[in-house]
Amino acid sequence: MDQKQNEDKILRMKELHRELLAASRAYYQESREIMSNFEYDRLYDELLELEKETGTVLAGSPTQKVGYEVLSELPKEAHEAPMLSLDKTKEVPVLQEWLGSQKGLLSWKLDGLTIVLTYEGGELVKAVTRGNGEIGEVITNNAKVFSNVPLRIPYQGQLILRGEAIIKYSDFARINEEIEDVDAKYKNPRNLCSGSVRQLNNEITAKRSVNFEAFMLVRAVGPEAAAAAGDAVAEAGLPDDGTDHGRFHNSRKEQFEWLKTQGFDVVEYKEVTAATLPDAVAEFAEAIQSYDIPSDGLVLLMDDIAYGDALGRTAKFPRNSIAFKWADEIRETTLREIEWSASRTGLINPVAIFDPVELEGTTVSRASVHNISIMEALELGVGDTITVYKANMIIPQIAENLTRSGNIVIPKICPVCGGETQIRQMNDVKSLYCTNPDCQAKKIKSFSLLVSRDALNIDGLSEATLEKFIAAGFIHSYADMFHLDRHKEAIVSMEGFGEKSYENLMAAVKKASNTNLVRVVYGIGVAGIGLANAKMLCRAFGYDFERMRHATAEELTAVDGIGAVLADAWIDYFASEKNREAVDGLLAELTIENEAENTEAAIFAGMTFVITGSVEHFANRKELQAAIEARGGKATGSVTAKTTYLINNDVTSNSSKNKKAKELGIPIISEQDFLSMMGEENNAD
Ligand SMILES: NC(=O)c1ccc[n+]([C@@H]2O[C@H](COP(=O)([O-])OP(=O)(O)OC[C@H]3O[C@@H](n4cnc5c(N)ncnc54)[C@H](O)[C@@H]3O)[C@@H](O)[C@H]2O)c1
Ligand SMILES: [Zn+2]
Repeated sequence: MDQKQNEDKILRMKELHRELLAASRAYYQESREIMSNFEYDRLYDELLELEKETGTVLAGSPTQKVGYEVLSELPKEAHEAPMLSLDKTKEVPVLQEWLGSQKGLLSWKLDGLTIVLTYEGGELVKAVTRGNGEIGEVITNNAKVFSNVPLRIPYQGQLILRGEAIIKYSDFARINEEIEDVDAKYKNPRNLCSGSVRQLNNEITAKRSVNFEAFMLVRAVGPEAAAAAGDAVAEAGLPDDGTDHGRFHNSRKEQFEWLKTQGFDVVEYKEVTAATLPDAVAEFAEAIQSYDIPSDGLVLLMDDIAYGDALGRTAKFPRNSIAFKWADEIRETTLREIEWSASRTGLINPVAIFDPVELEGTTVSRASVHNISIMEALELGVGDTITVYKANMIIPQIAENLTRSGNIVIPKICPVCGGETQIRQMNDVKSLYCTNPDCQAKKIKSFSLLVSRDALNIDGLSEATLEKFIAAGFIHSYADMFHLDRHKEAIVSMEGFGEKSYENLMAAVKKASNTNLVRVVYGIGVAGIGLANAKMLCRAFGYDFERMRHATAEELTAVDGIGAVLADAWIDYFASEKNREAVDGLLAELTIENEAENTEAAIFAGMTFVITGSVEHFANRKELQAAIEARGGKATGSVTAKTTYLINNDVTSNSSKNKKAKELGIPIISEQDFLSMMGEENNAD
C-alpha cells in the first residue's frame, strides 16, 4: 500500500475516533443522540474496515473499548467482570453459521438500561447499572421500586443475574404526557428509562413503571447447592468453579426457566437450531410491529453453558452470544421538500417530505431530520435522491443522500408565527429556533382549550400530544385537527402511539365534530369568555353565531355578565382576519346541534325568576334554576320590580317573598305552572 494512502486512512481513523466517542459520550452519559444509530453503526463499520485494511488499531479505538467516563452523582462500583458489548450481524446466514450444530436461544435485544442484580440469602442486596462496562452506578434502592423485581426469592444462595430495565411503549406515552415541563420530556423509552433508573430519589423511579427483564444468569452458588452441585457438575463434565451449573443441566434454557420459578420476568425467547433460525427471525420481525417492549434487534445465545463459556471473549465481545440487527429495508426516493415544524419551546425542526415508498409493510412519505446539523451533514436539497429506512423497523429515517445538492434554505422566519428565527448551537448540535416569545406556547394553549372537556371535548388530544402533532406539522389551524387522517402513517409510527390509539383518536374527533354553539364559543378562547359567559352570549343572541360575531358593543353589554371590557375583547377578536379565518375554518368542520337548545332558550329569555319554598318535581331548587337558565332565563334571590315570576308551590303562603310579589303585582306560579310553561308537563314523571 502506498504510504500516502495509508496516512490518509490513519487520519480518517482518528477523525472517526473523535466522532464515535463524542456520539457515545452523548448517548451513554446524557441519553442524547447527536447522530442516528444508523449513522453511528455506519461510521463504526467504516472504522473497523480501515483497521483491517491498515492492520493498525490506534490506542483508545472505539472498536476496542467503550472509552467514556461514567459521570453521575450516584455511587459507583467496578464490575467483577467487565460487561461487554455484543458482536453484531444483519445477516441470518451469519447467525446460522455462527450457531453451527449448537442449540441456541433467540431473544429480543431489549433497548433499555442493563442492570446487574445480586441476591443473598433470598434478599435483593445490590443493583448496579452497566455504566461503561467496567464501572457502573449503584441503584439498589431504585431497583427495589421497579414494577416487577422480586425483593425476596426462595433461593437462599448467592444469585447474580443480568437483565434490562425497560419502560414499555404504553407506559412511556402515559408517563411522558404527565411531565409538565416540555423540556423535561423524554425522546424515547430508552431515554426515559435511563432517567428513571438513575434517579437520586427513588420516589420518582417508583412512578415510572420500570420493568426488569432477565437475560443472563451469571452465578448461582448456594449453601444447599454446593454439595449436590459438586456431583452434578462433575457429571456434566463441567469445571468445578463453585457455581452450580449442574443444577441447570448445562442449559441456558433451564436457567431461564428456573429464574421464572424464582419470580423473575425473563426476556421472551425461542429455542432455535441453524435450520429453524430463519423462521424464528421472521416470527420476531412480525411480532415487533406490535410489541410493547422497546427492542433494537435480537440476541442469539448458545444454550450449552460450558461450550459457550469455553469460547471465551474478545476485548469487546463475549463469544457465546451474538446480536442480530434488523437489516433495514432501504428504499430510494426523491426528496420533495423540507417542512419546518415548530414546537412549544420554539425549536423548529426539519422534516423531510419525499415521494411515498413502501417500508416494512407501510407507506412512508416523511421522516424527521432532527436538527440543522444532521440536515447539513446530509447536504439535503429538493429533488435529491435519498435512501430511507425504518429504524428498528419502526421510525422512518433518512439513511443517505446520494446526490447532495444541499440547496435547502433555512427559513429566516418561523413557519407558525412569522417571527424571526435564529440558529443556536449547543454542544455539537445546531438547531433552529423561533425567537418570538409568544409563538408556539400560545398556539398550544389555544388548541388545548378548544379540545378541552367543556369545549369540543376531544379525548386523546392532550397538550403533549397536540404539541407532538404541531411539531410534526400536522396541525397549523383549528381545522387541521379534523384532518389528522392525512397523517395516519406518521401518527401510527409515532412514539407512544399505535394503530389502536390512532383509531380511538379518530373516533373522538368524529364525535366531537357534532357539537353545540356554546362549546364552540367557549373553545375559541376569546379573552374573558368562560363557559358561563359563552352560555349567556349564545342565549342572548338566540344561538345565531352570525349575529354574535357581528354584534356591536351596545348589543354585547346588554347581555348579562358582559361588561365593556369583555365586549371589547369580543369585538377585537373578530376584528382580526386571522381569527376570523381560523373560526370559519373550524365552523366548516362542525355540525352544530343547537336546535333543541335554541327553542328551549327562546322561552325564558329576558325573564327573571325567584324561587322560594320547597320543590317537588325537581330534585332541588338548584335543578329548577338550571332549567330556567338552560332556557335563557335568570334566577335571582330576591323579589324586585324586575322579577317576572315568583315560583312557590304554596301559593297561599304569607312568606316575605310572597308578600313582596303581591305588593308589586308579580305573578306567583307553582312548579306545575312552570312545567306547563316549559311545555313539559307530560314528562313530569
Ligand atoms: N446514536 C448514537 O449516537 C449512538 C452512540 C453510541 C451507541 N449507539 C448505539 O448503540 C449500539 C452499541 O451499543 P452497546 O455496545 O451499548 O450495546 P450492544 O448494542 O452491543 O448491545 C449489547 C448489550 O445489549 C444488552 N441486551 C439487551 N437485551 C439482551 C438480551 N436479550 N441478551 C443479551 N444482552 C442483551 C446487554 O446489556 C448487552 O451488553 C450501537 O450499535 C448504536 O446503535 C448509538
Ligand atoms: Zn414562531
